[in-house]
Amino acid sequence: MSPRSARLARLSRSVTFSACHRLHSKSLSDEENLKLFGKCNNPNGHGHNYKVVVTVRGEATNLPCASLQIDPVSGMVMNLADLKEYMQAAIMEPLDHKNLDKDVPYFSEVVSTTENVAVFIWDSLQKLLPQGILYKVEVHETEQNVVVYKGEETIVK
Ligand SMILES: Nc1nc2c(c(=O)[nH]1)N=C([C@H](O)[C@H](O)COP(=O)(O)OP(=O)(O)OP(=O)(O)O)CN2
Ligand SMILES: [Zn+2]
Repeated sequence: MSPRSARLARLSRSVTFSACHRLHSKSLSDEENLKLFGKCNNPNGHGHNYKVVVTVRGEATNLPCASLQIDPVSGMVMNLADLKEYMQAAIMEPLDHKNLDKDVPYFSEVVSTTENVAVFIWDSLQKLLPQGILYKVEVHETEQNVVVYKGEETIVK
């Protein structure tokens, strides 16, 4: 490695939480909900053991390539002990062993799809983490079904 370069890395940590939910949109009739969501619209709801993988990069700076660097003093992109605490507050406390639709105010108006769970977690982490270091949130609803969210937005006309 040349003396002027730095090693770049991203750091991930995962947690699992258990929650139940029902897919139901207030914008649709009961018939439309049943047609769209099928068994997942059953009023009794159903549960998942969600796995969430959060990826961060080092402190944001004006230099894009410096933003992922391993700190030469600590040897870390970020202390995993700190990331664990942020994930506890943003994921486990609001979501674990909850009925997403009834216990989490965010989902009283937003359908509790995995996409929206990923957005909820992204927004919750963004409020706690140092600015600019959150890179990716992955939510595994089942072993087969995974959503990846990187904070992208688009203008809706
Ligand atoms: N775009 C989305 N589609 C669906 C979501 C979602 O979050 N986003 N969620 C569901 C249901 O919540 C449901 O839990 C999916 O589970 P299931 O059908 O059991 O999942 P699998 O595909 O893994 O199960 P199979 O055994 O393969 O049927 C539905 N759609
Ligand atoms: Zn489900």
